[in-house]
Amino acid sequence: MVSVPQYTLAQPVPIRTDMEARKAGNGHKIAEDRTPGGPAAFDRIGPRVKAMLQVARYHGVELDPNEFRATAEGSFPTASDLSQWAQNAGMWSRALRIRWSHLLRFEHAGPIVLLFNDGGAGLLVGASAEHNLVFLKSVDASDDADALPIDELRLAQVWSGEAVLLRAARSHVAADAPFTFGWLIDLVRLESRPLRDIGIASFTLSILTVLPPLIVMTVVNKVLQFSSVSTLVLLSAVIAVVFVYETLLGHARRLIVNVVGTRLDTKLNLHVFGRLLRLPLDYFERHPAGETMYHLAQVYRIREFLTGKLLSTFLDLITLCVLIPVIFYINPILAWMVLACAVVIMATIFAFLAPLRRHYQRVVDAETLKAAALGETVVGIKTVKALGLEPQRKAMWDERVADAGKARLAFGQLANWPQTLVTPIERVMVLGTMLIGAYLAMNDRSGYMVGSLFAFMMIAQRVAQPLVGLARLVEDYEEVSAAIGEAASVLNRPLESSSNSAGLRPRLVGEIKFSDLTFSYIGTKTPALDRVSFDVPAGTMFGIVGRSGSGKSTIARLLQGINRDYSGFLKLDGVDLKEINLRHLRQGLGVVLQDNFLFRGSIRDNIIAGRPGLTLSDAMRAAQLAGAAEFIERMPNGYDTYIEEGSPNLSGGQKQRLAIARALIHDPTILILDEATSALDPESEAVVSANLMRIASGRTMIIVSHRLASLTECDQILVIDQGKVLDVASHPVLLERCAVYRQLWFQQNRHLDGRHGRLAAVPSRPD
Ligand SMILES: Nc1ncnc2c1ncn2[C@@H]1O[C@H](COP(=O)(O)OP(=O)(O)OP(=O)(O)O)[C@@H](O)[C@H]1O
Repeated sequence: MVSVPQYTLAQPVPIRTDMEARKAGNGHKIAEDRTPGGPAAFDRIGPRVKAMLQVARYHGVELDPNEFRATAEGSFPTASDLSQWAQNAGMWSRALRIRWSHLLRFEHAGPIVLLFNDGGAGLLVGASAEHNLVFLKSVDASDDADALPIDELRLAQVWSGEAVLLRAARSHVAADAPFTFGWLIDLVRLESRPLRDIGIASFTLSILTVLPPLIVMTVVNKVLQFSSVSTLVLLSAVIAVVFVYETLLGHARRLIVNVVGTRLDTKLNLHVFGRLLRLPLDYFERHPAGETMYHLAQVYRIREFLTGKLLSTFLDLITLCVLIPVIFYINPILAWMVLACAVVIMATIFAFLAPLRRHYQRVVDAETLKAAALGETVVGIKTVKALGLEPQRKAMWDERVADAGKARLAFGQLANWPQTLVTPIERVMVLGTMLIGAYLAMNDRSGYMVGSLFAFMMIAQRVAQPLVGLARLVEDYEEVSAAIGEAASVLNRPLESSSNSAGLRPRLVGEIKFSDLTFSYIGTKTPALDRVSFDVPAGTMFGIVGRSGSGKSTIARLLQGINRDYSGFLKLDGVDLKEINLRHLRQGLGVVLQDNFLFRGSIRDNIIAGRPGLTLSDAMRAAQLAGAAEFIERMPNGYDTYIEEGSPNLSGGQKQRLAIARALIHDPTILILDEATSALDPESEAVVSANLMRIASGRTMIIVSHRLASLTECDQILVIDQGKVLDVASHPVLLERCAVYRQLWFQQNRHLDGRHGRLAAVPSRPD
């Protein structure tokens, strides 16, 4: 990609930026080149995003244009938006303003993105300080095209210094690595610079901590014994300075700890949500939402441990490193006593670790069941109310709460024991040393022992705390490792694809081929699809029909790449579906299910669904096609009408038409309607069916339905039973030769005349 011409005396050439090129007509070519059904947003966002994609690819990272979010809609992406996008994808990136002299230093560096004043962009792929030239490539240039030599004057006409640097992150915590304590420590280690600052501040604070006791010792031993006022004044001045330093350093340390805590929190949140979105649908089908949410909530306890207990113990250890030598210096006998008490405290806590772990696991299990019951009740509240199941749900909840309460009580009672046993030892550590110190002072002839005892007592307090804290840390770690286990039970599931960037991104046309495909769901013995083979030519309408449980939806699932562990082949335009990048595949697909979830927000937002580069006019076009425009326009606020989560303010038919508009807005190459019209009232079905031909034009349509009347216009209809293909042909042919199809047809259309006429809702196909 970085092919700088070898001729060093290259003549600078004028620059025509991408935007100018577009205006001059190249833009048409790009628009025509757009992969049908592919990421429409790619071209709409323009050259700046393209430039970023190319530089990222140079560094081996595939950025996803759909994850790009510009701050201001309609304006050009800014350098900081672009840089943020790359950072979110785990790359190192900086948005900067660069001077020409600085550009000349990028002689051998990788390509960088220059943002032109007109919204375009170019790639700087080399520089020659000797000839005062830089080498630029257009974002639309082919990989083997030579870069153009440009001088300062020409560049200044189109560029005012904005650039984005990016490269693969050096110490990037792998997004795919398992979620373990080691992974968390790696995450903390990424904050090495602020941690180092905190360490230095803590070390200095520890030294400052030692000073007041030593000063007290000097006051008692020297000032009081010899009435030295000058020493007292000097010591007062030292104490004042120490206090100021202590206050300032303490303030700075708390600030940095806060920053590190917030950064870790942010990174954890991003990671957890990113992983959650990449879990396969299978996982969500097998685990109640409440359970998943409870497990993930544990991440916040882990964060608190990392930035609270762990960090403060780490800081205390620094303090200990300073204080322990000092107490040994002041009095070794008393120092040994302190250490001996600390060892006994640790041994006591360690003795309880194993039983505590067992009890805590019971708490976790009981809480998980409780959370699952709560989640299930909230999600299924309509059914609970409709069937009057409140008493049963309440009884179940009571039981779960009681179980969780019992487990917590047992854990709390056991956890009380180490606390009870440790408290007297802690007291011995402080008061016992004082008594023994007093005894030693009485027998001391030098007269210095009193001052030393004061100093020792002051420091011993500070030593005892971190030593006990260190032992408690182990106890807390047990709880946190259980929390890590819970979060890991969700986050460490096999992800949908090993990486977002993996896989091919072929141009999708819409030809589908199943060959000898067999697939069984995990935990089932009989295959859901058994040696299924059929072809769907691009741009045709393909119906799938069969009894309940025959495998219709499974075919739709496999097409979406939800399950990939089948045998045989499933090919899209001749490319094995397993090899296709999942996100690319799904961008080429539109799917409408029987029950579609609409998010909280305006109708327009729901149709656009956050896809970048799409506007109200795109939403209107999709709504028109889906037959939704007419009812949206009748609503009080039109496209700005607000829908609540789950869309209670819309009828089933309206919801469904919105879902079709949402699936159509990015102009998918393949549209899958999986029982999309089955639950509609005849009027709504008629509206959708009336638009079906328009919707189908230029794309492959897969219509799964148990209502044969909605499939009669399909080019081919697949009849499936118990996972096996019975026949594939058009409606009239199937009526003639497929007994199961004929039987289904007559069952459903007894009211029609003997000529099996078409239902009014289904329009005739234009010849
Ligand atoms: N997630 C799943 N886990 C296990 N088995 C499943 C799962 N989904 C479907 N099955 C089983 O696979 C078989 C085919 O199911 P599929 O949903 O494809 O049938 P269908 O023809 O779409 O049925 P319906 O018309 O009732 O929706 C059924 O026996 C079903 O029990």
